[in-house]
Amino acid sequence: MAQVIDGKKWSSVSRQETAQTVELLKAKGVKPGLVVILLGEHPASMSYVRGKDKAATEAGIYSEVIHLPSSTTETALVQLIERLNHDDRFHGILVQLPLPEHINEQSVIAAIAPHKDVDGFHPVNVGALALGISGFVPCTPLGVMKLLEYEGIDVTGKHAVVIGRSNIVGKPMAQLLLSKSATVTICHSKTQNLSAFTRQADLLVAAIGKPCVIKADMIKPQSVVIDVGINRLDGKLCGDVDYASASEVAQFITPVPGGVGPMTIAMLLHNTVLAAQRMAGITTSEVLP
Ligand SMILES: NC(=O)C1=CN([C@@H]2O[C@H](COP(=O)(O)OP(=O)(O)OC[C@H]3O[C@@H](n4cnc5c(N)ncnc54)[C@H](OP(=O)(O)O)[C@@H]3O)[C@@H](O)[C@H]2O)C=CC1
Ligand SMILES: Nc1nc(=O)c2c([nH]1)NC[C@@H]1CN(c3ccc(C(=O)N[C@@H](CCC(=O)O)C(=O)O)cc3)C=[N+]21
Ligand SMILES: [Mg+2]
Repeated sequence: MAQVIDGKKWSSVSRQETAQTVELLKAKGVKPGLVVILLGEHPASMSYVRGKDKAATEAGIYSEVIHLPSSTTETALVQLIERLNHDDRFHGILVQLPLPEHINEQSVIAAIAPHKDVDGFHPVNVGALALGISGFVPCTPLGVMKLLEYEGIDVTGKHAVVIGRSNIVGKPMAQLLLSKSATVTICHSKTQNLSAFTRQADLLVAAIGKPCVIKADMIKPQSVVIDVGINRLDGKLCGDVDYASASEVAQFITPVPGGVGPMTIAMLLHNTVLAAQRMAGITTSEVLP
């Protein structure tokens, strides 16, 4: 039986660390602030945004949600972001994705000041990650790296197979694993003979968005399986991995829910506090006890 990586537990550890940093920043007169912009009434997005708002407040972060109609124009949204770029209450700005069809996501992301882009989606931060210089790293792949670190899993020299090449999960995930000296393979919907790759994976990261496509016979025995997928199947949440059978083969596995998802939120809070620290010109050593 695989060891279950408890994302809920580790996210609470991480959020407590963040809350401590918030206290130290407040003692220096800095109150970290996050603003989340949500367009429309998509139930899942509304639920994620509520979760982010609640977690930020619990960590002592000043949090606001700006909820706008889905008919909001791209121009109005960009103008709002430009105003928030100059609003000192907010160190982090997050625009909940996906955006309505009539809005160009890349134009909106590009409007966010890179030093407030706590999602790490702005081209400046994407470039920083590619170059291996300091910036903001996207929360979901950062959360996966944090889980591996907490569990003491070293990826050096290991074959990591990432399934998915999106800008928000797959691509940055592959870059982070490469930066930790894993040998990285990226698979996607056009990959031929997917299981030939997955069966070689010492670390498998599934970020596909299709329920239960990764079966036990696609997994290398004693490997680490990270399931990023969040799918709704007859009203229930499930990942991209067939958890019941996969957990018979793997050495470590993340559940859905309770795996990567909670870490994404913890990393958003981490990035927000990091943004506040950087804006105040406070170095980590001044903040950490
Ligand atoms: N836990 C968390 O915090 C988060 C979870 N998610 C979840 O992670 C999943 C992925 O999200 P995201 O990256 O945004 O999704 P995208 O839809 O943007 O990307 C999915 C990727 O999977 C690939 N793919 C699709 N079908 C297959 C297949 N049958 N075999 C191999 N590859 C395939 C696609 O290939 P191609 O490029 O060729 O189309 C694409 O690269 C979703 O379930 C999402 O809800 C997302 C963000 C955060
Ligand atoms: N600008 C932007 N940044 C994002 O980071 C972003 C986004 N847009 N759009 C949507 C995706 C998805 N995402 C999740 C965050 C937390 C959970 C999470 O906490 N999941 C819980 C379950 C939550 C539930 O019950 O629905 C879990 O897996 O245990 C899931 C998914 C962030 N995203
Ligand atoms: Mg769009």
